[in-house]
Amino acid sequence: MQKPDTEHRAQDTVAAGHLIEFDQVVKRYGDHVVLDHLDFTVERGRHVTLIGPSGSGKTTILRLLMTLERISEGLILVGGRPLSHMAGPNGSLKPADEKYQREVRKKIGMVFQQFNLFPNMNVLQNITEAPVSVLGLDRAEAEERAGELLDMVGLREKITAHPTQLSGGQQQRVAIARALAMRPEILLLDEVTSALDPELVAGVLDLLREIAHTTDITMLCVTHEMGFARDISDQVLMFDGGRVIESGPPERIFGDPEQERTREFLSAVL
Ligand SMILES: Nc1ncnc2c1ncn2[C@@H]1O[C@H](COP(=O)(O)OP(=O)(O)OP(=O)(O)O)[C@@H](O)[C@H]1O
Repeated sequence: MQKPDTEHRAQDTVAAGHLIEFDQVVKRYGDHVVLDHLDFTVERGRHVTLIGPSGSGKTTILRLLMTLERISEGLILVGGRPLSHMAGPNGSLKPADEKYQREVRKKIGMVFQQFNLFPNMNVLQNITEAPVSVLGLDRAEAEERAGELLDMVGLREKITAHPTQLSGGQQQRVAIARALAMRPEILLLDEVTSALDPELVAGVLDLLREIAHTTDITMLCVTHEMGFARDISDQVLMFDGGRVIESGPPERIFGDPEQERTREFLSAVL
């Protein structure tokens, strides 16, 4: 296996304006190849949606970016810096150092399907915890910012409520506010409405539309809500078999896909 030249790769990535680059990424769980020499790039400020059949590796991609998982081969660059590099005589992969991984995590906010709020903290504490403990923000400043975010997500009156006192939709809005409180460069959204009752889905999607249209955050979004994907995306990536089989602007992917596999998938979900 050839050793990638990470230094030159990183320079190329930055020069091309890519904030995120996956370069020949392989992810295996045992013998199961989930990502198979996957290549794609995301430019700063773009909104990219990942679609594809269940099990095609979409969530794995987000988890790799958060450094919650490690790749088996290849290279992932964020802001031109690799999250891992080849090391040792047999070319095995070594993750970037802990300090750098923490730096990357600070740049990235993630919203999960299951909200994952801290159950023992109220809404305000959920939103201010990381800005204070990770970014070192002054508590008063963090609380002021939390108040603004709660206004944005329409939940100022729930500031002292605990997660169990909120509906799923409200919890997800708090989770979105919590992610934004870190002022991330990149927002990862992993099927954020899948666990919601149908009547709560529209409110959360409207909030995300507003964020997409009014901020310059780079968004990477896994969703089964094709209408939403069409509204917010600059680019849609269709996954199958551990690779991107087709990508393009939403009008083309949804209106006139090139691949038969994309047509089949869309006709099953639309
Ligand atoms: N920790 C793990 N150990 C073993 N296999 C795993 C692990 N995590 C994910 N997988 C497998 O990797 C594959 C890709 O999973 P992933 O969750 O990324 O798919 P997905 O495209 O997001 O699917 P869905 O749309 O259903 O959420 C699946 O076959 C899954 O079973």
